[in-house]
Amino acid sequence: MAEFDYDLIIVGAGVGGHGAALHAVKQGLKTAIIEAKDMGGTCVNRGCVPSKALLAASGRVRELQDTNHLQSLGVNVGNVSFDHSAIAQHAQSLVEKIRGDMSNSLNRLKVDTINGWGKVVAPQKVSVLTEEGEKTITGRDIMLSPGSTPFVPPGIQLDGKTVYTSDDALKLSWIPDWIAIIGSGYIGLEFSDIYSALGSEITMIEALDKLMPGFDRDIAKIAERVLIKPRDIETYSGVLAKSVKPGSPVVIELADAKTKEITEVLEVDAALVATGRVPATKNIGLETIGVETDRRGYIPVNDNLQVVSNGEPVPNLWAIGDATGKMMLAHAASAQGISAVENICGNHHQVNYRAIPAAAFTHPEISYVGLTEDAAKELGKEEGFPVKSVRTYFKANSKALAEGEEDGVAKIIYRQDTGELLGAHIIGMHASDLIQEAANAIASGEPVQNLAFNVHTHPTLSEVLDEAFKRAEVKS
Ligand SMILES: Cc1cc2nc3c(=O)[nH]c(=O)nc-3n(C[C@H](O)[C@H](O)[C@H](O)COP(=O)(O)OP(=O)(O)OC[C@H]3O[C@@H](n4cnc5c(N)ncnc54)[C@H](O)[C@@H]3O)c2cc1C
Ligand SMILES: NC(=O)c1ccc[n+]([C@@H]2O[C@H](COP(=O)([O-])OP(=O)(O)OC[C@H]3O[C@@H](n4cnc5c(N)ncnc54)[C@H](O)[C@@H]3O)[C@@H](O)[C@H]2O)c1
Repeated sequence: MAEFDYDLIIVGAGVGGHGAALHAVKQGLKTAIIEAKDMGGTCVNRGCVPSKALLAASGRVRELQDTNHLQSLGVNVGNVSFDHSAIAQHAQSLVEKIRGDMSNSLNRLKVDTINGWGKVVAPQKVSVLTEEGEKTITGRDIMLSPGSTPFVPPGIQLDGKTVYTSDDALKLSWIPDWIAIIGSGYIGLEFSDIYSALGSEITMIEALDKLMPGFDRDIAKIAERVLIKPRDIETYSGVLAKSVKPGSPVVIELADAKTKEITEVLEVDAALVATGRVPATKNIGLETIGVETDRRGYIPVNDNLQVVSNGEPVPNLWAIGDATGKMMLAHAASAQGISAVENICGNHHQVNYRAIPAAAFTHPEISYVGLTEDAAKELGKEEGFPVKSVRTYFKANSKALAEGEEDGVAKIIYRQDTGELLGAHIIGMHASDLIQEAANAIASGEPVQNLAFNVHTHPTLSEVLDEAFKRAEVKS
């Protein structure tokens, strides 16, 4: 009889857990995955997938209503109308399709999917609370991928109808005339794109001094010029939403982020709380095996994704995805899952986070990989190497001009002595696809002077990065 029920038990079937399960089967591991709610987790049910469906539909509305732009291409359109519930249905159908595909892929590969709440009860042992009762299973290795949930700052009350997080916003139950969006990160930006295209007036409130604080400074400035200023969006930075009360109207007390003094009271129709996410690491049994989460609740892991307790890896226990707090992105979660499985199988592997790209799917899109220019310069100072950057513009690109989409910039940041690419940042049409070339170059370590010899199809937007590689000046 086998010593364990499974080679690998995965707790949480988000994109991270799912990716790990597929890779585990490929490596010949007998695998079970436990999911308490919906196959596919946040990304598929309450994140990437439905938000991109809403962005696709609202983006079309924006494009078709931009009569000046269309006329410049010689196209006239009549009145454009939309049905917000049909747009919501498009998103929901996509969620169901992808969720079904994910379940089928696991069934096909004979991964046991167990519906219920999983909890580590002892080393190599997990209990699952299912509708039929509790059962305990054993696994040689256990991987935790419980993901994250929206963070709601104290003072903000949700009712799910007038004050809500992305979980409810994605249902698109109504289009408020005036909505406050609290937070100017990814979710705030993507929803300001959706709501402004569908006709809402927006007030965006950001606690830090600058809008879009997570992005490269240059790119954030251009994003403000392109995505915020020309639209019906009023912005506050350095301002906290100190209290938010649901109802009609929604009442928001704004405070100076430094002094915490109330500066203004807003009355709006709705508020979207987009103030970050917190790890879902409570009640998963970490305490029973002596593992403490960090101050913010993340599961501590080492570079091999082994869970760490008192500075030492806990044998046969792994953690991946949003719950580790490395990079809250779907593809980062699945890359970690694959990497952890490699380590479980004894093939040493580490994720190169600097080569993981990210994108905000606004119109136009923003994307990046690697370091911001400020971070690269800081690193250069510490380690003693020169850092340079080059900008190239969509308005000098034939394809962008043909599309009438000349608003855009690409910036690459590189070591001037070796040509190593340290970061790339793009705002412009299809930026989310264009960034992959830079991500691959960082992953493979190909320096800019070599990238400059790669031939790009003409006329394509990919020539924006090609131009940047060609203009880089490496002096060894
Ligand atoms: C609105 C929005 C848009 C986003 N858009 C993008 C995007 O475009 N691109 C991108 O890369 N990322 C995007 N993200 C981020 C992305 O969704 C997450 O990074 C990703 O889902 C993380 O995957 P995960 O597997 O770590 O966790 P999750 O997807 O959160 O999955 C964890 C799963 O574990 C389950 N679970 C938790 N505890 C237990 C337990 N004890 N027992 C059983 N099951 C349990 C949960 O029910 C959940 O299904 C977006 C997020 C949001 C909110
Ligand atoms: N396209 C994508 O890849 C995508 C899309 C959506 C979400 N996500 C992921 O989901 C995570 C959560 O997204 P998010 O936008 O909620 O978080 P975020 O961390 O990107 O942005 C949150 C913003 O809210 C601000 N803030 C916090 N408290 C505030 C307050 N009381 N008043 C005003 N501002 C306040 C913060 O300063 C920050 O700028 C992100 O880490 C991201 O990785 C990714």
